[in-house]
Amino acid sequence: MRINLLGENNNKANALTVFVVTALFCFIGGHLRMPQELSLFWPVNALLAGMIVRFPFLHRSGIYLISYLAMVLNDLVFSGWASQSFTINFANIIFIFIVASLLIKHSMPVVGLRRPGKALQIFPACLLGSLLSATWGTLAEGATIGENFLPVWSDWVSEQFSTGVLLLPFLLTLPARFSLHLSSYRLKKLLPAVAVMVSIIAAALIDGAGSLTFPLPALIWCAIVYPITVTSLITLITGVTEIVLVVNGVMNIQGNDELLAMSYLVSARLGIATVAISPLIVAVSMDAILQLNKQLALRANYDFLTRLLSRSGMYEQLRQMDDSAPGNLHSAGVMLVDIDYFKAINDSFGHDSGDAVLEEIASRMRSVIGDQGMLCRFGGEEFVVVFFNHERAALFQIAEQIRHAIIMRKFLLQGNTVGITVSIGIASKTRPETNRVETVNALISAADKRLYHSKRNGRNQTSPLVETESEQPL
Ligand SMILES: Nc1nc2c(ncn2[C@@H]2O[C@H](COP(=O)(O)OP(=O)(O)OP(=O)(O)O)[C@@H](O)[C@H]2O)c(=O)[nH]1
Repeated sequence: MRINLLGENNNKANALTVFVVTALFCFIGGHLRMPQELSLFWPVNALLAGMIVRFPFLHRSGIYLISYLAMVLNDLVFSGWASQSFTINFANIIFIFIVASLLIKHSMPVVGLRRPGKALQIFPACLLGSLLSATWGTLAEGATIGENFLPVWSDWVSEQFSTGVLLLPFLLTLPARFSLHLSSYRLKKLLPAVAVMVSIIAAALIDGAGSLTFPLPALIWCAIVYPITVTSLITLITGVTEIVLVVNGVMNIQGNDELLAMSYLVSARLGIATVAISPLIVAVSMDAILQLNKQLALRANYDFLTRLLSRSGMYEQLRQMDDSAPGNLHSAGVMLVDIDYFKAINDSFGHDSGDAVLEEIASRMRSVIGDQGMLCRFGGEEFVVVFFNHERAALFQIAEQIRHAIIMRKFLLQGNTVGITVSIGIASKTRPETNRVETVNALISAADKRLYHSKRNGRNQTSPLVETESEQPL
């Protein structure tokens, strides 16, 4: 049996769940309270804000009212606060409302934040939420400006802000169905998490002003290696651990530690070093990602074997030319070059030899064509050369130069000297009316017919579009 704790049209279940969650976490938060001070952690605000962002149908005044009543009730029963609980708890609602409104407004997906860019919006949302909530909370506590306002206010801000920033990324990136495949986490993959633990231990031993930042590089390492949810969880645990260690005096940020007495400067220097190395790690990772992007783009637009333009790369360039200089065409020509009996080369000398032939033919074609035309490996053993504003006779001449460049020097395949030939079909059109992409498409079909003509007539020859059919292809 499946019980739905929350549902878009299930107002009773929603109200009950929000009430129980608020009361439970207020109770927990209350028991983390330090004497005379605010809570060590006050998770309920971030928790409710996270729930509302993930289930935006909870973003309703009724739900905020129920949450507020649960907070007040908890304080009346457990804290012994009377009228103050009505005013102070309004500060919590301010935080929840502001954070939820801002994050929902930025249209985060209901199933969680998958993109880190979205996760970064948590920071300003929590900052604004904690500033406004702290202002109300401090006044509600009876602090007066000019006297004790600033210390109380800064306590509120830091408590709300740190809990929000630590908890929300985890809550909002948690997948709807959570299944962690432990087997896929090999030992090597645990290293970043181990590094975080070691850095926390080092921070607790060394102490001093810099110690809080020690886990930073290890946390960035986690961010590079682990999914965003796991990183958020490790960050949450690290933050909570550090606060607990500081509160209990295990991590002494003033630096006067008896266990391992070190100069405060040592800690500060180490802290500065960890801060300094962190942006560098991010920069190196970003650089690697950019390089990878470039390689992927190149891979799509260029043929890996011959390093010529691929079919998609050719169309991409044609599109760019159409965009930058539309309609500016005097004439267009296409040459289709196909290696003769290439299957026999593969069969006789192996696929590697076939690849070597493709590379060599591409290189010879490149040296004949230079920058006169756009050379592309169209697929298999077929090449396309596109020319703009070339005379028909010039195209035939270039085709014949290509054919001769291939016959002239024989190929050495596995110790055998092999003569290889190509067949060529040409089509051209003066003053085409359509754009380059459409013009080239039509010319390729026409050139293909001429190529078939070359093959049928015995191969190793060039067949241009004859004058009488010259206007047919477009
Ligand atoms: N080595 C190698 N072979 C390829 C590559 N791409 C396609 N081929 C092979 O090229 C051959 C093309 O064969 P066919 O289309 O029958 O053409 P052909 O043998 O050249 O015959 P004709 O074109 O009629 O002269 C096939 O055997 C493909 O496997 C490649 O990248 N490397």
